[in-house]
Amino acid sequence: MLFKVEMTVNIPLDMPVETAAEIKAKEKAYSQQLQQEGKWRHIWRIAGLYSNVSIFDVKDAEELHNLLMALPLYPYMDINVDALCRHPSSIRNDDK
Ligand SMILES: O=C(O)C[C@H]1C=CC(=O)O1
Repeated sequence: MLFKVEMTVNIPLDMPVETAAEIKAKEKAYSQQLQQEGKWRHIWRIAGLYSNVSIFDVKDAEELHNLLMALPLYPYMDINVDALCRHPSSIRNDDK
């Protein structure tokens, strides 16, 4: 199943810079691992915001839930999820 996920990061202003850098490094490694596995299919920065729009390709909503809950930045994120289905005009075979 494909899901569109929007994540907005709100790191507390009083978090030490080193702690934030450590969490961001863990987040990057986790994200890139999931991208290598094909579960995190796309990630785009939303211009001007500390937000991304991503496409996940997972078995079901429960798998997505577990992946999102394990994000190192999860405690500092607002997340919105939309389930996607194939558009009848799509020419891409992997849009499902
Ligand atoms: O920067 C972000 O948008 C938040 C998060 C998502 C992937 C990653 O490496 O960081």
